Order: sequence, then structure tokens, then C-alpha cells
Amino acid sequence: MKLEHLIEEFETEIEDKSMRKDITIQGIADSSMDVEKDFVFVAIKGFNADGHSFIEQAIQRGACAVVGEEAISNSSIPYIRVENSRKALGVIANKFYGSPSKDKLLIGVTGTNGKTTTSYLLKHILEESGVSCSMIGTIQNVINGEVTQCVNTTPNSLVLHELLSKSRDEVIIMEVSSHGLTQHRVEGLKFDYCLFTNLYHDHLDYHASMEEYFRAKSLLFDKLKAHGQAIVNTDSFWGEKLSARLQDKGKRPYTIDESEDSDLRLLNFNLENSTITVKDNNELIHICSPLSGVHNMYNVAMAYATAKHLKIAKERILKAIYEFTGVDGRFEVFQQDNGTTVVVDYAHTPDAIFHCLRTARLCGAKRVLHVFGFRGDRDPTKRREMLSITSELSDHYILTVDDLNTVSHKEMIETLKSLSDTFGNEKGAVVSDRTLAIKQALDQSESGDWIVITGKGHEKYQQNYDLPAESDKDTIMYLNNMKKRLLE
Ligand SMILES: CC(=O)N[C@H]1[C@@H](OP(=O)(O)OP(=O)(O)OC[C@H]2O[C@@H](n3ccc(=O)[nH]c3=O)[C@H](O)[C@@H]2O)O[C@H](CO)[C@@H](O)[C@@H]1O[C@H](C)C(=O)N[C@@H](C)C(=O)N[C@H](CCC(=O)O)C(=O)O
Ligand SMILES: Nc1ncnc2c1ncn2[C@@H]1O[C@H](COP(=O)(O)OP(=O)(O)OP(=O)(O)O)[C@@H](O)[C@H]1O
Repeated sequence: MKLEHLIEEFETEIEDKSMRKDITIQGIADSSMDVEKDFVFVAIKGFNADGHSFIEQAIQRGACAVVGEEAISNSSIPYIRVENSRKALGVIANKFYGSPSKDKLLIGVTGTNGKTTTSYLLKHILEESGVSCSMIGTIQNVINGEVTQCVNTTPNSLVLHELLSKSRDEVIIMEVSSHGLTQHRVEGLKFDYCLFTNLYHDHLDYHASMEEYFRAKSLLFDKLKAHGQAIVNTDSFWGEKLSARLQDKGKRPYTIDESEDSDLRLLNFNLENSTITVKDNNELIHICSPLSGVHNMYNVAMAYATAKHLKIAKERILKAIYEFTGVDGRFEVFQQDNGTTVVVDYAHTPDAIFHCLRTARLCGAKRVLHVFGFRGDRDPTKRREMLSITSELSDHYILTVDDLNTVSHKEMIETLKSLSDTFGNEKGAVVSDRTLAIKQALDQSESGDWIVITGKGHEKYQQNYDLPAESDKDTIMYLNNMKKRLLE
């Protein structure tokens, strides 16, 4: 593709007109380290670094043009000045990869919690109905059945367009984070369906307020195609607000909640046999799912509604939901020989913790023991609420280390102690090693108890701990094996 074609969308002039615009572009890079011969380098002012300071390095590596926001004179190669480099990256990536989303059915899922679960369940329903499906999200990306690892929930626009261009699947389901939306990572995409799961306290280290967080999430719905459909969980203030916002813009969202005037009405949750009754067009439907918890019933309803919109037969949807075995690290249950139930879950927001602990209670736990921690460098404002919820809903909590990121172990332990002293209750303890915290909970447990371990879910540990384990699930396995060996 010629440079002049790649940049024709921009009103800005190439700084030096004597430069060759007819040069053939071989690729695009937003990192100077990825630049190769005849690549366009897009300089981005980031949170840690400024891509403009790597322009020289990019040129040395073979860049044939640079896109950036700053005024630069005497550039030795064409320099295209734009207002917003992240946005420009999306525009040129879309062009370079030939508008790869144009012929795909694109489903975007946003919300604080439930994106991954809803996406996996929907993918399962579609595939069981013979529809091929790509998925882009937190745990991994799956394109044409091939799994690749990911850095972000929503990759940047360059990676995203490349993934889309590779996909031969009929449908693409992607999780869209608020970071992704504000950083223009989905620039150039138009969605057929946009789903809103919920909005809870999270990421207030990044967004200045819940209102701003909501505005960020709402941006996804501006990217609906003209005949695209929004599917919104309206059981909360923020869901209702989004629905009203869409209606103000002339859109008719499909709503899901427990009220009479919703499009899909959730009537009854039966946690004992994991069934939810919904009213769909005056028909009462019983949806049975092995997923535990009221929160998952909402995820089930969301996936059901979307599959119905995609014209999948009701019976097929119900069968697929019934057979869905769940998502790695999302309320994953491990029964212990002593009659204790251990749950590993990815909850790291107050609300998600509330749902997990409440689910354990509703499932008849004799006692609930909660093991969890706080991530270093992540929204500290939610910690107090997380502690209050566990103090209320668990019989005993053990605060321990989660990912430290750049925070030192010592500093984190001091934080845990101080938070527990101030906002916890006497039922809590701090154990500095995560694997030993899990061991302590297992050692204390009796038949009928539930141990709920939250925070890490499917993820591997960032730190080394005392027990040789790489994840919460590993730790449980290790401890069980150790016990068996001792008994032999
Ligand atoms: C804070 C944040 O969101 N950062 C994201 C952002 O990084 P950035 O562009 O600011 O990076 P930077 O390091 O400052 O570098 C600036 C520019 O200089 C360039 N550079 C840098 C060094 C060099 O030698 N040469 C060079 O060209 C970089 O390639 C970059 O273009 O843009 C990158 C590309 O899109 C993201 O990978 C990165 O996500 C980081 C890894 C991250 O942890 N983000 C989290 C907060 C996040 O986005 N999370 C959400 C999920 C949230 C949820 O749970 O719901 C997600 O979608 O993943
Ligand atoms: N609908 C829901 N409402 C409230 N909490 C939920 C819901 N679905 C899942 N959760 C909780 O949130 C955790 C993360 O779920 P999931 O991975 O599906 O959400 P996500 O939106 O992808 O999260 P993240 O953005 O953190 O990756 C679960 O382990 C569970 O504790």
C-alpha cells in the first residue's frame, strides 16, 4: 500500500512536500523496537514513555514515515502530524489491513464484571450451533481456533486489526475495556452488537469518577453499526442510564432485568438446581446452567439474549448453556476429601467479592473462609469496601499478597495490616505468603465449610512463594497431593 493512500484520511499535510508519498509501506509499528524497513512508525505519548523520543531510533531501523502529534521540523523522512496518535494508529491500521471488520459480525462486550464469562458462554453457544467464532479478551485470543496469549483485555488497534484480518471465523466476540475505549484501541471498528454487563467500583485510579468510568464504557455504544443492536443489563442505575442515553440518540436497546417492562425479564433464580426462569416475549423459559451464583445467571441471560438475536434456535441455546462447563478461574469449585468446598475466582472488585461470598452462603456453606489480597499499583480506593464486604459475609478472612507489581512485599504487608486493623474485624488475619494463606485456610476447614480464594483466578503467580506452585489451583493440588502422601 502506498503511503499517500494510507494517510489520505488525514487533513494534515505531510510536513515536507518534497518527500516521496508514493513509497510502498511494508508495515506499521507503534514501538520503535518493532520497526522494519519501510514501516510507518506511529509515535504515541504514553503513560510511561513518549514515542516521539524514539523517532530517530525508528528511522535508523528503517522507518519510511512517521505519524506523530508534536511539531517536528527538518525530519529526514515524511512526518505526518495528527491531533491524536492513538486514534491515527486505528485509522491507518484499518486501512492497511483492508477494513478487516467490514465483513464480520462483530460483538463487543463491556462492563466491569462478566465480560469474559459472557463471551466464553456465547462463543460456546455459537460453536455448538455450527457458527465459527473468534474471541479476543482477558484470558487469551482465539482466532480460527488457534490460541494466542494477550497483554491486554482489549489489544491496541494495530494488534486488533491484524487479528481481525487473520480471522476466517464468521463471528468475532471481543471484550472491550474502558482503557481500550479511552485509548482508541477499537478505532476503525463498527459493531453489530454491543453488550453491557454492569458497572461497579473499579479502575478509579484511571478514571476520575464513576461518572467518567461510565462515559468511557458508553463510548462502545457510539460504535454500533446503523442497524446494530445494544443489549443492556438494566438492573442498576448505570444500566438504566445507558439505556436512556441510547434512547436519546434514537437507538432502541434490548433490556434485561427483573422488571416487568424489560425485554427479557428475569423472574426467578433457583440456585439449588442452577435454574433461571426468564420471560421472553410472553413465553416462560427455564434456563439451566451449571454456573453458580446470581451474577452468573445474569451472564447466562446476556448470552441467551444475544444468541436469540443471532437467530440461534432456542432449544440449541438451552442445550449449549446446560452443557457449558464454565471458565477457567471463574467460580471454579474443588471438592475436598474432608467435605470442604474450595472455590477459585477472579473477583477483584467489591461487587464481585460480594457475589462470590453470597453465592457460597446461598449454596449452604456452614462457614465461609475467604482468602484474598489487593493488587499493587491498582485502584486503592476499592480496598476498604472489599474488606467491609468480607467482614460482613465471611466467617474468617485471610488477607494475603496478590500481584505486587511495583510495590515491595514489605510495603504491601504493612498496607494489609493497617487496612485490616482499620476496616476489618477480629475475624481476620494477615498471612504474608499466598500459598501458606491457602494452606492455613485448608488446615482450619471442616466438612461443610467453603473456602473462597479470590483475586487471581486463572492467572499465574507473579511472585515466588513458599510452596512450589504457580497458581491458586496449583497450590490446592499441591496441598492435596502432600496430604495424600502423608496418609500413605
Ligand atoms: C496504562 C495503560 O493502559 N497502558 C497501555 C498503553 O501503554 P502506553 O502506550 O502508555 O505505553 P508506554 O510504555 O508509555 O509507551 C508509549 C509509546 O512509546 C513506545 N515506545 C516505548 C519504548 C521504546 O523503546 N520505543 C517505543 O517506541 C511504545 O510502544 C508506546 O507506543 O498502551 C499499550 C498499547 O495499547 C497498552 O499495552 C498499555 O497497557 C498496559 C500494559 C496495561 O497494563 N494496561 C491496563 C491498565 C489495561 O489496559 N487494562 C485493560 C483491562 C482493564 C479491566 O480489567 O477491565 C485492558 O484492556 O487490558
Ligand atoms: N455479571 C456479573 N456481575 C457481578 N460479578 C460478576 C459477574 N460475572 C462475573 N463476576 C465476577 O467477576 C469476576 C470476573 O468475571 P469475568 O472474568 O467474567 O469478568 P470480566 O469483566 O472479564 O473481568 P476483568 O475485566 O476483570 O477481566 C468473576 O470471577 C466473578 O467474581
